[in-house]
Amino acid sequence: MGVEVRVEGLTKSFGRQPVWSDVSLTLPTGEISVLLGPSGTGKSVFLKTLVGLLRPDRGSIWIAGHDLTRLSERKLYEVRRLFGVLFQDGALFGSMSIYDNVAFPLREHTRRSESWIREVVREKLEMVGLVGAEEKLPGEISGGMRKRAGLARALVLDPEIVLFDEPDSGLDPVRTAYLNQLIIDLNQQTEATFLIVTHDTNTARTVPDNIGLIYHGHLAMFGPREMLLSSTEPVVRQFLNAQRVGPIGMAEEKDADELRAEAASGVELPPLPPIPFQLRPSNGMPRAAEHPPGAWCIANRVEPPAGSFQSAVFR
Ligand SMILES: Nc1ncnc2c1ncn2[C@@H]1O[C@H](COP(=O)(O)OP(=O)(O)OP(=O)(O)O)[C@@H](O)[C@H]1O
Repeated sequence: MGVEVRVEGLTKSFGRQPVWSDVSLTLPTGEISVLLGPSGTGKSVFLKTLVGLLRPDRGSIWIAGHDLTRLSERKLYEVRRLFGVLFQDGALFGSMSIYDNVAFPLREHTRRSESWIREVVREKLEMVGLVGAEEKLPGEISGGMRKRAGLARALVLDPEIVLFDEPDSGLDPVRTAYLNQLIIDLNQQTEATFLIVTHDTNTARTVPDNIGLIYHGHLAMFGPREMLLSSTEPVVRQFLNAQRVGPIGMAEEKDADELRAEAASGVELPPLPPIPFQLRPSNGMPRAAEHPPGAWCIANRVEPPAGSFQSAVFR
């Protein structure tokens, strides 16, 4: 059914190298959130910290009444069962068939019979459209199929929270579009809480209910998709619109001189593009966590960019 994840004042460093500090956000129950940020800003570290694979220096992660950062290893192992994680490369075992890869968490974490396991594996492979590929090895299927197999494995224990680390990396735009639709459909079916790390601004603009942006060691902003897509905050605007103009430079951030030179040269960020419709489930039924288009803008008296919510193309 999905659970809320509440992060408070989370700070992480490796030795003397700070990654991010004082990150606070709430992933609402059953909603899809996307986390963006320039390369190396610690998005994967954030996912690993959420799932308890890395310990933060400070702060709390509240899930179902537990602060994950304070749990013993044994209790943490139990709470980790709430999570399904799709790692960047699918993280499949190369010498195991797709069937055995997907069955692996069930064999590890449950004492169920092989016939019960067969039912569940088949159901999850059906969900991701991989029936028929059971006997193949990961090396014998395409990158997109490997992602879907990784997704089936992430879902096999019926997680309440699903974390996706760059699900679209290495996929062509058409496969990315299919994967995005699959994510929306799976969210509708499972009602789990989803967090997706991605670099794909199209994914960020069309898939989530909420967007967050990590920049320069902090969470620059986190909130409803429409809030971020209508934001005039330079860093948010630059990132979501994939521009060179703005505070983000080639190597992390521009210094004051570069920003002054940019301002003096008269180059400006283009106007905000229209906010597209959010992707809808392919069966035409709404998701439980869905918000009507424009609802946040109306409730907050924010004028969305011209042309927003107008075209039904690509829905
Ligand atoms: N186990 C670790 N030990 C030491 N440093 C680490 C470790 N894991 C990550 N880092 C460092 O933390 C920083 C953030 O890494 P991370 O992979 O989370 O970035 P990212 O935002 O996910 O990047 P990308 O978008 O390129 O995937 C990097 O400087 C990385 O070298």
